[in-house]
Amino acid sequence: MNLEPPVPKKPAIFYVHAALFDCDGTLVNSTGAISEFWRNFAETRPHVDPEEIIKTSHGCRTYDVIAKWSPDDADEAQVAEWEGSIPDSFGQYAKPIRGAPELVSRFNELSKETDNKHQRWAIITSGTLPLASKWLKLLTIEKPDCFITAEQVSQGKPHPMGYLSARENLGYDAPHKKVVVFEDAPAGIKAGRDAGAMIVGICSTYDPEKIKNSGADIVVSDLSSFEVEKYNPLTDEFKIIVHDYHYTKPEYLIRRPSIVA
Ligand SMILES: O=P(O)(O)OC[C@@H](O)CO
Repeated sequence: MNLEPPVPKKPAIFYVHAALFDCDGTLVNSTGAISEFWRNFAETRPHVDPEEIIKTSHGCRTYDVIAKWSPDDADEAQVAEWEGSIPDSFGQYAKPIRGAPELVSRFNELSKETDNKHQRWAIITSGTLPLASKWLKLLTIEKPDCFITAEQVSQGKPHPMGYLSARENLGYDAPHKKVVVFEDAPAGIKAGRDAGAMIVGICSTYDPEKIKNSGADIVVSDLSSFEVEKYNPLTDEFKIIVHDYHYTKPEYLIRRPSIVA
């Protein structure tokens, strides 16, 4: 029997100017609630296979999914109303992702130490405003200044439009500026990558292999092992330490010289 204590992992460390968060699956585990919505939707629509939608549509706008599988129902106002009722009807199936409210509030606090005191975090979701607002209430997270919901983009994830406009909104759209996207869905990971961000993939919906193969740089179970150590006014960056992860690209294990770290 091997009685050696497990060797602790070397933390992954990265530096960014700003953090962009997806909502469903990243801040709130809403898969159960959204799955119930699709099953309910399909009850009166025999042409709709809810299990196929649940398997393939995570992270995509509900309007886009309905337009594909049930075009007669593709009415934006109606879809927003249906989505907004999910937390009321099926909210008992949703719960916060571990560490999410704490990580977001840490970014909020540290933003106040930056030169212009602008928020350095944003939410970019394929959910509509009524849905996403109710999830934030459940999480007790205040709406960020940059809160991009389904209605505000003409192309939803996997298109990078939402993430690109968040970068622009926060003032970090130049290609050499570093932002991190927190995502759980392959569609969102692709959107984040195509917006030039590094990706932290959360395994709330899919397994680590799938998240890594979708293009995540670091793969974690949830957000509970993140430490935003400090804001560095010389580099205008936040130092983020990830203590526990399934996978990290090796570059995040290499330490910076202490003069800039
Ligand atoms: O993962 P996000 O982008 O928050 O999308 C949620 C959306 O699929 C809800 O209908």
